[in-house]
Amino acid sequence: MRIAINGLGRVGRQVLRQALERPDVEVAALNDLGDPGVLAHLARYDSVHGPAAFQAEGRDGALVLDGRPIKLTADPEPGAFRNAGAEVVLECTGRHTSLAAASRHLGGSVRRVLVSAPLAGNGPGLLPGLAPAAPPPPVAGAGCASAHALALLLDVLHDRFGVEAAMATAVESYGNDQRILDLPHADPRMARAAAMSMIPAPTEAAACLAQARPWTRDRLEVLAVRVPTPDVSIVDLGVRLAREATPDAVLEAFRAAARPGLLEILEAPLVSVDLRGRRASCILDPYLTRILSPRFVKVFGWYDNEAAYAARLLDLCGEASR
Ligand SMILES: NC(=O)c1ccc[n+]([C@@H]2O[C@H](COP(=O)([O-])OP(=O)(O)OC[C@H]3O[C@@H](n4cnc5c(N)ncnc54)[C@H](O)[C@@H]3O)[C@@H](O)[C@H]2O)c1
Repeated sequence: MRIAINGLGRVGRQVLRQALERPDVEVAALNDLGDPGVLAHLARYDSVHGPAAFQAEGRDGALVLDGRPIKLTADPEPGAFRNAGAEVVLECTGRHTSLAAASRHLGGSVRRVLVSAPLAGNGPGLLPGLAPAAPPPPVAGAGCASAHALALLLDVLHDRFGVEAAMATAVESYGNDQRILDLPHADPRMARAAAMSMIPAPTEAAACLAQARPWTRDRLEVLAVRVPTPDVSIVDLGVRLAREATPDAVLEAFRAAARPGLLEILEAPLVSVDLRGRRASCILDPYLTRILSPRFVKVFGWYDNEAAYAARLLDLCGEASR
């Protein structure tokens, strides 16, 4: 699978690092408005994930990784990859999230576009977990990282016990859509210093779930709070079940459904920093599972919102390229 990455930010660089490790993926081209030398430096050195295994240089219209040049352009508009031999574009700028804008990547060799966010206006969306029922659409959103974790938690609970109603809070690490110090932003809470406060934030997780798991429509509400950690998040999910459960039965259901690298069970009472770099989209925390009454359960799932999300993008674009 030949991919191109538009936007070499937190997500785009994780996709790049992981793509270089995967024999099934070839990175054909990159595009970002940043200075090539700075992009190379950030690809090599990462404050959260540490230094990369490769050397990186930006020169002659390329990002040169361990001596191998990958074409690098700085086009603000989608469409730069049509002649680059890429089949799938991973749209990771956070800027071109409408169906119309993302579709402008299509053409030439580009047959599919996967956006690293929910498509604006409830456009087609993919979430990990269930095999896609039909060939994926040419342009799709991959939802948000909290929706990935919630999808995996809800799938297990719904299959085993039935979910009547659910409310979740995603406790999310801060991101580059916030401010380092107070600075104007369309959302007054997102305008506040990201590393100083717990900040209630918008989330489209429930809308993503409603589309990818239609049974959750009108049964799920999700709120989000951004917290002063730079990576790794957790969802807190409270569910009213259709059938009675015990803590052991809940854990057993998750153990039976676990899939390494996608849905895992936390192996020790860890904290968020321990989970940096883990690529499972949901790591159930068995130490936090609670049952108030036989049909009222609470579960928590951890996820590295950068590393796991990037891993799923690569998985989903593999599915998208079939
Ligand atoms: N950071 C996360 O944990 C995370 C997880 C899941 C989804 N997402 C989503 O992924 C998207 C990107 O998030 P991020 O955290 O990587 O953002 P970021 O700000 O770190 O990176 C965005 C990158 O895109 C580049 N860019 C901006 N406009 C561009 C343009 N017109 N053309 C080409 N490049 C352009 C920027 O220079 C920057 O390098 C957002 O929609 C975000 O919601 C982020």
